[in-house]
Amino acid sequence: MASTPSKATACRKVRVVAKIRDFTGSETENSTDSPWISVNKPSGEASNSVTISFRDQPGSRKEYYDIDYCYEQNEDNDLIFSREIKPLILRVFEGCNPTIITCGAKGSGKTYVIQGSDEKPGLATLAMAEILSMAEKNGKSIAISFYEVYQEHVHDLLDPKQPEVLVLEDKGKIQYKGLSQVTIKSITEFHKLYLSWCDSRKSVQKMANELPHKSHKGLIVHVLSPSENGDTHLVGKMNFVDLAGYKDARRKSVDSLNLVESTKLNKSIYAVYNVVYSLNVNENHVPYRESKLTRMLKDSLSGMNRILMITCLNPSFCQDSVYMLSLASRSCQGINRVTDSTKKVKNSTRPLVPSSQKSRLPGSVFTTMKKHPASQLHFSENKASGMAFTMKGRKLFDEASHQTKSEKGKSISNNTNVTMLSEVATFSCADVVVTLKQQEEGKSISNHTNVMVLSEVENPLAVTLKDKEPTSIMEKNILIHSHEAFSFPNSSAMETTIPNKDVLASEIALHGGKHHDQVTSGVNSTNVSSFTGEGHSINKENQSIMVNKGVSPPISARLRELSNNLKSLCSSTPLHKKLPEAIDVSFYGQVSTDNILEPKTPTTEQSMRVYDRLEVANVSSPWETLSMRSSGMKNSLVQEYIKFLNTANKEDLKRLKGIGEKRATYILQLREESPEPFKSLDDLKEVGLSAKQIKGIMKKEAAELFNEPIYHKC
Ligand SMILES: Nc1ncnc2c1ncn2[C@@H]1O[C@H](COP(=O)(O)OP(=O)(O)OP(=O)(O)O)[C@@H](O)[C@H]1O
Repeated sequence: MASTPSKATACRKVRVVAKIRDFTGSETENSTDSPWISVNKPSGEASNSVTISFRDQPGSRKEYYDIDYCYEQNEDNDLIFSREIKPLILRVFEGCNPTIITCGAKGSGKTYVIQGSDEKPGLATLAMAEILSMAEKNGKSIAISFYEVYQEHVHDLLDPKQPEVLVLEDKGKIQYKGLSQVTIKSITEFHKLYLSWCDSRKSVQKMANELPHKSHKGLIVHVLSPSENGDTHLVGKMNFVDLAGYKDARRKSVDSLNLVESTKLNKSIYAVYNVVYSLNVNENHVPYRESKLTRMLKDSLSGMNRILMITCLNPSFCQDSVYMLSLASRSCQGINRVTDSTKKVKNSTRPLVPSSQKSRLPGSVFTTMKKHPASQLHFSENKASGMAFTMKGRKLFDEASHQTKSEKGKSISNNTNVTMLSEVATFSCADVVVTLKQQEEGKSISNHTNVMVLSEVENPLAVTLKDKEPTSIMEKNILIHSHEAFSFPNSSAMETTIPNKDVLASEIALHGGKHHDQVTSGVNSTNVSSFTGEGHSINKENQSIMVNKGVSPPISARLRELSNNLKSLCSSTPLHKKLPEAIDVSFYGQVSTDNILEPKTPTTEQSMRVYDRLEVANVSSPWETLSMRSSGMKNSLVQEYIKFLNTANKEDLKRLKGIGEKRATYILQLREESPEPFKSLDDLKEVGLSAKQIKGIMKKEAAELFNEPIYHKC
């Protein structure tokens, strides 16, 4: 008998298994080679933990990963169903909401596992048949919903013409506003519906000339019980989630996805792993709010509900599969693993989580692990193996951990150490760590380096001049702003300051890959020093904003403050800086910018830089200047508003238009769950505000600005 979950794994919320896809018709196994993937099952099919390894690749080291079980090529969906899914179906009728998630690299067989093919039914079809038969016996009815999450927006796949589905939360209960449910009476009906959905989707895409896009797809099977009043109530539901295929965003896209799109997608995949990890280690805070999908599934992932995570693996070499398995293995480390510790310790080669993270998790867990941080894979990939990498922060599966420290320490020279910048551009993030290490070892990165890299400061981009120690985070930022400078080789007069890390990253990306060596130095040091001075005056003003942070001033006051700052910038910043004329996004594909390009809610200081960025743009007429400044103002207003929602107390929240007692209470509840629940205005939909209402509120807030005098600072 196979892999009955052990006591240890049974206590863990998420069971993590893998499935190695069979070869398809066009693929053939090279019989002379040993298989790419090897699975070590110490107790055969009854193993409670298996070790998966991949055949050595040139330039990389052999890696081993422990997970709960692995289904091999000859083990098909029927077997997975009977061992893994059937026991979960019983729970649905007892009121639980189990979730089955398939994840893996592109083309690893995720859809095949969930949906199956014409010849071989997938897990969803097999489960439907079982659920229907149980429902019939128990006098229950079944309804299904199909949805897709595309770029953080949920769409109803049974009725694609419907507007976006809203995910609302009411006292921990998740509600989907606008998601249809269709009653299913037989498996044939389910099949028909599914096939007609596939066809209609294809034809809609064809008609709209749409390229097929990558999204997460979900099926919810609702088990309903008739109520006395003739209505039905939900007994339990089973979720099937087919995650979009993971693809390292650094590799040049061969499909229709652009970098930003695939970055967003990967982020949402990491969000799932982060949740799984937190659940397995029993963390107090589970980051459901990191992505729409995890937010959507919150009531199915939390509580006593069980989750099955199936990592699908390509049978032949695929770096993304290795990475996916490494994440799966890491998310597998529940505290209950401690009971299996003796075996693990014996096999252990190095700890899963580097020592810097030990304080986060129960200490004993670390002595039991035998897994390898995914980052190491990337070191291998980037020919920088053998260097341990210290993860910081809460999230294991953040881009930061995958892509490492590129943003954590950048050496920026007053004399423009473009040598270093081009290194950043050439190397993947992991290699940047090597660069930093070189620096630690005393190697000079640039002849002109008069800058100290602070890799462990509060702000990842904080750098400072050697001879000048900044006194606050704010000041560090201003200094970066003031001193980051380099020029662009392909256009004349392309000197620019880099207003924020996004821009810096973009420029690095722009000159990344094969173009890196064209990046040359050349900065007008006069400009740099004059900017430094401005930085300090801006800083003083910003600090006053920071001081107010704790007491939650009304938004209008903070906006006035911001407006004054912007005004002072407008009047003092010269308009001679230029950005490259065109940013060719096709270059982006060469360099990892996953972590960098993802839009983030700027802080006040970032808002300043957003505005500052406008200053350096190539403006040709007063009208353009005005409209750019206006949009800068608009951006700042939005960011301030979001910041206000994330920090203000109840009374202040209620001073905002559109926010009454109920919404203010709800906002505070959301903030208890996550420190910064609002990342964009879109998130306001969570508190029941429509896009139109949000727009109206912002208009009113902006109008208020002009009803009050602007205070000038000396
Ligand atoms: N166990 C299997 N046996 C035979 N063929 C399989 C098996 N699993 C998957 N395939 C085939 O491999 C191909 C890729 O599978 P599938 O579409 O399920 O991958 P995917 O991971 O969902 O891909 P994507 O990331 O693009 O969504 C398909 O042609 C599918 O029919």
